[in-house]
Amino acid sequence: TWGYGNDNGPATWVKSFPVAAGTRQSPIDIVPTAAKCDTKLTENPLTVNYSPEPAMELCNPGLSVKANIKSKSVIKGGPLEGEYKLEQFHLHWGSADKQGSEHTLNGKMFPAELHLVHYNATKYSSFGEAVDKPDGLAVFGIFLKISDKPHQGLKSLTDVLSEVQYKDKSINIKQEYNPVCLLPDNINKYWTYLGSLTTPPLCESVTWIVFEEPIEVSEDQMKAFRALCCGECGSAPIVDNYRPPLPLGNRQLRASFQ
Ligand SMILES: NS(=O)(=O)c1cccc(NC(=O)NCCCCO)c1
Ligand SMILES: [Zn+2]
Repeated sequence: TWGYGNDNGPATWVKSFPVAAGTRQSPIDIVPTAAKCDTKLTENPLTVNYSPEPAMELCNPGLSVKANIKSKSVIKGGPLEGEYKLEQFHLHWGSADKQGSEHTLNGKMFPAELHLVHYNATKYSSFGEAVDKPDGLAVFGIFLKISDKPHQGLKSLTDVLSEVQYKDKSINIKQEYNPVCLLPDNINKYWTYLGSLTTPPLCESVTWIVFEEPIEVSEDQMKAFRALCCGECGSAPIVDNYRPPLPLGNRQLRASFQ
């Protein structure tokens, strides 16, 4: 099956998933000077209405760590038509701080990138129905950068990652958790473009919203992600689970700010 190694990594995915060679693939390199500032985005601000998740499920599907959301947490506005419901969030990270993010900023990689995955609940009845529709999904991309202070919102997760160290392990976070704590302070500054899932099946169904402001995490929190395993005890660590950027091609990258 697909992965991030030499024999099954991003360069091989096109064999089983021909859309990998498509015209709206993700991630991309974000070049702010090439983005078009679109006043329609500022006139119709992005609004986030997340709710606390009681007993949030955190799992290790083998190639990342993922939190599944049951509560009604929704977003709308900005580039979106209709209401999109939060389905899950997960991350991509590197084996070292110099790499790990999927989107890059003027060619620069961040140590990690957080994805909050929403589906178009106005038009579709489930994530599964929405996942392969051109207006099916909206994903928030949030860059992580290193600071000497841990990220308090992520701390509830990084403190228990050892309990989902191995593939197919899952736990429930006891304390109720509101994913709004993961967002940067300023969500009015973002870039948006039409793209895809960054992992197989690579469906071209994502309206990407990548925030300019990173969230700050500690080196210890990065080490906790890097201690997660791809399989059972003794298997390789989950690291470098990122797809490198694809060409923007004919797409317009829009900015919500000057
Ligand atoms: N990385 S991402 O583009 O945000 C994204 C969002 C939602 C789903 C996916 N990919 C998948 O669900 N792939 C199915 C198999 C995943 C195995 O862990 C990727
Ligand atoms: Zn992702």
